[in-house]
Amino acid sequence: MSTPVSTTGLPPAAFALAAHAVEATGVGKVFTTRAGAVTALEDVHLTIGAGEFVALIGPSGCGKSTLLRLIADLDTPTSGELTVFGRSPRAAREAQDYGIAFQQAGLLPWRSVRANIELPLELHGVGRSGRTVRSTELLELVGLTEFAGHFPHQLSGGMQQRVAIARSLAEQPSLLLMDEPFGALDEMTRERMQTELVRICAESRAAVVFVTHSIPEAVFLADRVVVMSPRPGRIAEVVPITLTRDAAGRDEDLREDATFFAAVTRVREALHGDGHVRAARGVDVR
Ligand SMILES: Nc1ncnc2c1ncn2[C@@H]1O[C@H](COP(=O)(O)OP(=O)(O)OP(=O)(O)O)[C@@H](O)[C@H]1O
Repeated sequence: MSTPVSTTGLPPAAFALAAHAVEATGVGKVFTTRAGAVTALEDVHLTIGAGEFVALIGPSGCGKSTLLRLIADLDTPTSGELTVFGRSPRAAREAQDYGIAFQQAGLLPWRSVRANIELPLELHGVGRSGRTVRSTELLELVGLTEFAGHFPHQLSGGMQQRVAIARSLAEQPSLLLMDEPFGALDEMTRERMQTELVRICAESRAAVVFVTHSIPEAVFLADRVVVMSPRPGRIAEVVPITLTRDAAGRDEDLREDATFFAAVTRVREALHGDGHVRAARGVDVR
């Protein structure tokens, strides 16, 4: 089998057409700690379309990772309703509707690059030849064909992150959940990875929810930037990004473009400008 299908029986891309990627209605999350209740999220309303790239930005502790974890079914909301492709996050996870990539690449050191990429396929019973076909495609997609037989410790941080992204795409998810995946990279590698991610998303047509502290990163990548307010995290503003794209996504020249700077300013104002976010600590506005 060369093309994994979701357990719904529908190819993920076809299922993605059937519903919004994410729909949050009045979502709240309260953590109970020994020091008392911590309200991480309050009354979050957000709809993310199939194939849409949404960046979440906001001060440290405003609940960005919590929202991502709720979507990923790594935790559950305490109020409101959350659906992923029209069903519960649990059902979406079981149907392998999404892939996850976090700040740490989280590769298994004893497995080769190819074997790391193939791991989700192996866990879900895809046969050897199907796995080989898919991992070959993905190695090419992330530009690591020549490193298929290498082990994680033989790769740079950026290359490890590309392996993690390839692994998250292995099952052709309709939704990618990314929590500061480039946070630990140097600035040059980070910009290269952003350009590659835009290209990869244009090709895979997955929706993406991308948590970042960097305004330029959010603007370069996203169709919409969701600006969150300090705890309890709410959506302060949603900034649409209308930068020119060609079929392959966005290119490097865009970073020098006046429309890019205007969008960066717009997001910065949303973070600082209207009193929703007074102390935007932890947000990189460079
Ligand atoms: N498991 C938990 N138990 C108790 N409190 C938690 C838990 N997870 C998160 N929190 C609290 O919820 C709030 C939101 O945390 P979260 O990690 O979602 O923020 P964030 O916006 O991703 O922050 P950062 O930008 O610093 O990564 C914080 O006050 C945090 O302390």
